[in-house]
Amino acid sequence: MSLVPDITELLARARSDLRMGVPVILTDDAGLSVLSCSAETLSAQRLQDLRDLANGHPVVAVTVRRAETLKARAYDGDLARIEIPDYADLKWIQSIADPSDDLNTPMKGPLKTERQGSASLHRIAITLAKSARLLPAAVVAPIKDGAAFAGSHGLTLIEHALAAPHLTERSPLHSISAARLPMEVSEAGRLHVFRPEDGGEEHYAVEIGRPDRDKPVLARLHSACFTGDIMGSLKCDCGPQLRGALAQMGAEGAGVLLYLNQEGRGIGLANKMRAYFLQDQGFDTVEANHRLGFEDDERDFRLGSDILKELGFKSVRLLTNNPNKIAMMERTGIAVTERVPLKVGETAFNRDYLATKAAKSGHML
Ligand SMILES: Nc1nc2c(ncn2[C@@H]2O[C@H](COP(=O)(O)OP(=O)(O)OP(=O)(O)O)[C@@H](O)[C@H]2O)c(=O)[nH]1
Ligand SMILES: [Zn+2]
Repeated sequence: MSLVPDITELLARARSDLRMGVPVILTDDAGLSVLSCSAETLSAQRLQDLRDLANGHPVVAVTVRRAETLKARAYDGDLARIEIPDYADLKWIQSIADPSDDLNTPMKGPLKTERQGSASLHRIAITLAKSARLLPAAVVAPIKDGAAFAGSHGLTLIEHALAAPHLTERSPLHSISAARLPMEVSEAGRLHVFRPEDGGEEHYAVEIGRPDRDKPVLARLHSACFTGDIMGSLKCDCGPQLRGALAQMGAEGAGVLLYLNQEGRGIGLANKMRAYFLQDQGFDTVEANHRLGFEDDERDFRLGSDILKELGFKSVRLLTNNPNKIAMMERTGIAVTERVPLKVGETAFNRDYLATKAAKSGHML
């Protein structure tokens, strides 16, 4: 019945629930059910209620990246299920999830991690937290008959088998609106807005001139950087790269700039500021992401080729220093006929950041 939400709609609802601190129920085909909350947004009252009803002990599920920093054994490969001791309060849970205070309280353990049983629902819990742009840590408690519990408590129910394919695939993007946008670099600008079906972030394409669809177009895949693009931050090179790319397109009279709302390499602005806080303690940009429990780069550049195809482009001259962007374009069917270097905006503040990207993330100098 079409009036009932489908699995993508339920996943979008689950992300909103987690951001507000509302638990969601996850179930699998083997009859397991868990109640999952974001470690970041859980309240003390809900933690208490969750402990009272849990059919077994709750755990904090964290990524293997965070587990490494915490010196917790990860028996589940990409994640660890850390047991919550009876004495632990909400602050304890938050300190497992959030590394801000790691240097003040370096030893949280010894932490015990679970090795028996399946971690597949915990994996979904972490994936959901990441896609909700929260810290990648979930408080997960086993419960009996999750479907009935979700029904009687008005909670969102996510079934593993239905959800799994949607957690790795990106949602189809649709062109919503477009209009002429005269800009400083070119009066012949046009802005297109794309919206994914799953209620996620919108992304934009700025077209300069009327690029020929049958020839390689000068293109830039730009990831949102509020601090660099808007505030003129000196910590990165995003603002100068954005303006440099647009200026080059204006000078050539044609180009397309994709503005992808994947702030902070896909971790969101709140987490990026957590990463900056760690960088002020001496960690580099990659180490900071890892301590938070993220990979160095959580972006999905397939979005870029989806939008280019939607606009009718087949090949690009890509403005970038990032080899992963080139590889992803090629893999997803957009030919990169030329890599156009984009070397602008080095400052005393971002010199180490740029050096780290070259040393650890393969950026071309
Ligand atoms: N997590 C995190 N994100 C950062 C940091 N500094 C900048 N960013 C983000 O990094 C992204 C920069 O993206 P891009 O401009 O596409 O840069 P790139 O991957 O280096 O590739 P090219 O510029 O094409 O060479 C933006 O989303 C910024 O918000 C940081 O220290 N930590
Ligand atoms: Zn930036």
